[in-house]
Amino acid sequence: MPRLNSHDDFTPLKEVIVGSAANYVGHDRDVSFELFHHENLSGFRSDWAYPRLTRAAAGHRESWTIKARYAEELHEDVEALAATLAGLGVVVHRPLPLPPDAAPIAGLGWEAAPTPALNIRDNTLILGDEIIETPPAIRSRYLETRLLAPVFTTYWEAGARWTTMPRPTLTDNSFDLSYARDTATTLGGPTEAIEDPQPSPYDVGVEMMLDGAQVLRLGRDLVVNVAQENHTRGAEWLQRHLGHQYRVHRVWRMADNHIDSMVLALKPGVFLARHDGIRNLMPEPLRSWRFIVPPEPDAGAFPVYDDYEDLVLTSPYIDLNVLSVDEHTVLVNEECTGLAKLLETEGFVVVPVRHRHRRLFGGGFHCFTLDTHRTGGFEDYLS
Ligand SMILES: NC(=[NH2+])NCCC[C@H](N)C(=O)O
Repeated sequence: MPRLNSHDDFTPLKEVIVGSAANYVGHDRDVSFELFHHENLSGFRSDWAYPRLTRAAAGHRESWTIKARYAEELHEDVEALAATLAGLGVVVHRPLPLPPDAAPIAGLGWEAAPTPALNIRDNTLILGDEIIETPPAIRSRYLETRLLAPVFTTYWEAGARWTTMPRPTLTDNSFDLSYARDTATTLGGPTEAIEDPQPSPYDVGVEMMLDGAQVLRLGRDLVVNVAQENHTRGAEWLQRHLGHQYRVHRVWRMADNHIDSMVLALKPGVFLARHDGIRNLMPEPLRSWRFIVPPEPDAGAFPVYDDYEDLVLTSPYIDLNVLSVDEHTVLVNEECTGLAKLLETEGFVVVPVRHRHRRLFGGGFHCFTLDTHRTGGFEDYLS
C-alpha cells in the first residue's frame, strides 16, 4: 500500500475508503444527537427538543429504530457504490463492519449505542500524508474511527503520519448552544430552546469539536466552516497544528456544521454550490471562482417517508454531495437528474449511482467516502 496522499477532492482518485452501513439499525437520541441534527430535526417535529433531552441527558437515552427495509436498501446502495469505484479502477478499502447487536459504548457519565463507520468523511481529515482523527460531537459516534483503525494502521505502517485531535468529554456542558438558539426561530419550528444542561462531575466547560467534513481541502488552503465556539476551538487547533504550512480560512456559519452539502470543489476554479450566496461567504480569494448552482431539488426524487416514524436527518440539498473521481468525472445520485444534466452541460462525465435513503442516514457519496490517495500535491490553487 502506498503512503497516504490526499490534498483535494478532484485530482485523480487512486485509493478510497468506502463506509459501511452494516447493522445501521437505529439512532441513539440523546442531547448530542439532537443538537447536531437540530437544523433538520427542528423543522420536522417540535416535541423532540428539551425537556425530552433533559431526560436523555440524565441518562435516559432513547433509541430510535430505523425500518429494516431502509437499512437493507442503504446497505445495498453502499455496497454498489464501493463496486462502482472499484470498477473505475480505484483501490477500495473498507472499515470493520459494525457487528449485529453491538454493545453500547460509554464515556465519562454517558452511554450510547455505536453507529457504523458510514459517514467516514465526518470524523477524519486526510491532509497529504497525515491522518487526523477529529473530535466528534455526537456520543454514539465517539468510537467510530476505531472501525477504521485496521486501514489507518496499514497506512501508518507504510509511512503515513497519524494524529488524533484532543478528545472531548461530551458532558451536557461541553456544548455551545448558540447556533441552535440563534437559528431556532428562523427555521420556523416551534422548537423548545435547550436551556438546562445537566451538571456532571466531569464538566470541563465548552470543548473542542470539529468534523473533518467541516473542512474543504484545496491543497495548501483549507476552508473551515465555524458556527459556534466548539468549532472555533477545533479551527484554532488546526491553525496551530498546520498554520506554518497551510492557510486556514474560517468561514462563519455557512452551515450548521458540515460544509459538503453547501460547496464542493470540482476542479481548480470551479465549485458546485447550493446557492449563489455561497460565493460571498467564501474567503475573498475564492470568490472569483466559478460557482455552479444546481436546480432546486425535486421533491418527487425522494422516497416518501412517514412524518412520525422516519427521522429525516438531511436537507433535500444532500445530492450536491457528489464524489469526483477526477477533474472530469463525477459520481452523482441517479435520482438527481437535474444536477446530472447540468454537469454534463458543463463538460463533466457523470457516473450515475443509486442512493435511495440519503435523507435518512445523514450523507451522500462525499460523506460516505474518505479519499486516501489522489495524485494531486500540496498545490497553491490561489496563485
Ligand atoms: N459529511 C456529511 N455528513 N455531510 C452531510 C451534510 C448534510 C447537511 N447537514 C444537509 O442537511 O444537507
